Amino acid sequence: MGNVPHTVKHCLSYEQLIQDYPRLKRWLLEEKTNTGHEYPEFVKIVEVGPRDGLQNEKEIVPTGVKIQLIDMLSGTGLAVIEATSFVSSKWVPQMADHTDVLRGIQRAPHVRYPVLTPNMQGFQDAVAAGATEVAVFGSASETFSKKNINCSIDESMLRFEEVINTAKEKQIPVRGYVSCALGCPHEGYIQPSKVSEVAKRLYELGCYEISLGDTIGVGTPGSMLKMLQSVMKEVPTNALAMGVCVVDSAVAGLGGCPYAQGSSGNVSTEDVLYMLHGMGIETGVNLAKVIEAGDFICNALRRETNSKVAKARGRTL
Ligand SMILES: CC(C)(COP(=O)([O-])OP(=O)([O-])OC[C@H]1O[C@@H](n2cnc3c(N)ncnc32)[C@H](O)[C@@H]1OP(=O)([O-])[O-])[C@@H](O)C(=O)NCCC(=O)NCCSC(=O)C[C@@](C)(O)CC(=O)[O-]
Repeated sequence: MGNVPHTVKHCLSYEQLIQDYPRLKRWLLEEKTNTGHEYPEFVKIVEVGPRDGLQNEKEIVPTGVKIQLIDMLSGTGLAVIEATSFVSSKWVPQMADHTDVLRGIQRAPHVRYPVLTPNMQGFQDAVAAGATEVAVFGSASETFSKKNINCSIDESMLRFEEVINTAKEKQIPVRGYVSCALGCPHEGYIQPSKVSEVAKRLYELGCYEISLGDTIGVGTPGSMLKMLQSVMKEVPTNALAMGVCVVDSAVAGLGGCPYAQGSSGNVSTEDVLYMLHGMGIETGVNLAKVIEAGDFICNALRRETNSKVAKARGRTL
C-alpha cells in the first residue's frame, strides 16, 4: 500500500517538485536555515514488499517463493525487511503461512525482520514463531480502523497497549503505523490533528518509530506539509518514520491493502533508492540486487514491475 506519500514519489524528480511548489521550496530552505541541516546523509529503507506487497495478491503465493524473496532481499544491504503478518487468515488468507515464512528464512545478522501483530493473539503467535521485532498498526480514520482491524481507534489503542507492554517485558521493539495519514478511502480528508493524536498515542505507548502511511496514495506536497507539521509538534522527529530519514517502500512497487479500496501499490524500493542515491544520500542498499529480487518476484507473480527504474534499466542505469 502507498506507505510513502505522493510527495516522495514526485521527488523522483525533486528539482521539478521544488520548481512546481515554491512554498515547499521556502519551507525546505527555512528548515535548512533553522536546523543547520540539509537532507539527511543516510536514509533507512524499510522494505515492506514481502508483507504489504504480497498481502493483497489474489492467488496464494507459495511459501517457498516468499522465503526466497526475503532471502534475496537480505543480501541487498537492506537493514529492515517486514517479513509477514500475524493476522487472521480469514481476513487476509495470503498471510496464513506467517509461521512457516518466519521459520523458513535465512536470517542475515545485520537484518531485522519485523512482523505485524494487531493484538495479543498475533503477538503470541509471532513470538512463538521466532519474531524478534513486531509492529502494531492503527489508523487516523475511525472507519478505516473498523474495516481493517474490526475495532475503533480507542479499542485498538487498548489492544496495542497490551502488546507493547508485553513486548517491553520481552525486550522486543515495536514499530507503529498510522494508516490514512493523508486521506481515507471511506472518510476522505483526515485532519492533520487526528494523525498527530494517533501518532502521539502510539509513541507514548512505547513505539520506537512511527510510520505515517498514505494508504491510498492521495497526498500532495501541501497536505503532507500540514500533516507533518502537526505530527512533529507531538512526536520527536527521531521517532518519525517518514519525511525525515526512514522511508517504507516495496520491491517492484508491489502492494495494496485488502481493506483500502483504491490503494494502488507502494512506491518501489528501486525508485526510492535511485532517487536517494541520485541526491547523494546513502542507503547502504545495492540497487542492482534489489532489481534482481524485483525480477524474481515479478516472474513468480507473472507481472510487470511497477518500478520505473527497473523498467528503464539498460537505458538510464
Ligand atoms: C485484527 C483482527 C485479527 C481482528 O479480528 P476479529 O474477528 O475482530 O477478532 P476477534 O478477536 O473477534 O476473534 C475472532 C476470530 O479471529 C481469531 N483471531 C483474532 N486475532 C487473530 C490473530 N492475530 N491471528 C489469527 N487469528 C486471530 C480468533 O481466534 C477468532 O477465531 P475463531 O474463534 O472465530 O476461530 C482482524 O481484523 C484481522 O486479522 N485484520 C487484518 C487486517 C490486515 O492485516 N490488514 C492489512 C494490514 S494493515 C496495512 O496494510 C496498512 C499498513 C500497515 O501497511 C500502513 C498503511 O500503509 O496504511
